[in-house]
Amino acid sequence: MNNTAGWRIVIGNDEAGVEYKDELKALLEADGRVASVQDIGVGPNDSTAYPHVAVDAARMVAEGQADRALLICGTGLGVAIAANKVPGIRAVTAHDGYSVERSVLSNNAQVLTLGQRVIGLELAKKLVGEWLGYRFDENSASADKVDAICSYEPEYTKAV
Ligand SMILES: O=C[C@H](O)[C@H](O)COP(=O)(O)O
Repeated sequence: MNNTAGWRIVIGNDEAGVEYKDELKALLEADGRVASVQDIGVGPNDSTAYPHVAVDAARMVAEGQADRALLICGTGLGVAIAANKVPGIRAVTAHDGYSVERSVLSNNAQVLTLGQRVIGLELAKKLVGEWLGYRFDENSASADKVDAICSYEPEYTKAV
């Protein structure tokens, strides 16, 4: 958590993730560990393709406007792939509790993605609740490995 007031979360979705986005947004807004929720997702009749929403959310995290992003599409896969195009972002699809835990504690992933067509709503809610409870330990043995991921980025990131 970057501030003591709670997580600043950006949430986004494509047409295939509207229902879960609405439910998970309400869950986040009711959680005392969350300071703010910014919804940049689309409504039910908006066919904006998932990469645009995912990259917008990832940019907000990379630029420090949000601590984390939660992205929902049909599978969770496309939004993760797109979000990972933004330098500095580590986005993962995780549909089980252990993976959600390790996405933070091992990988320091700032972006969690879920598939509305893959898991049930109650599991999605449970996973998001657990996700809020994890915080990466910069002094852990995993930190050097995350640094190793980051070390490859400049080689493939064109200066703008
Ligand atoms: O990963 C992509 C998502 O699942 C998206 O919601 C649906 O994409 P598609 O329409 O290309 O299957």
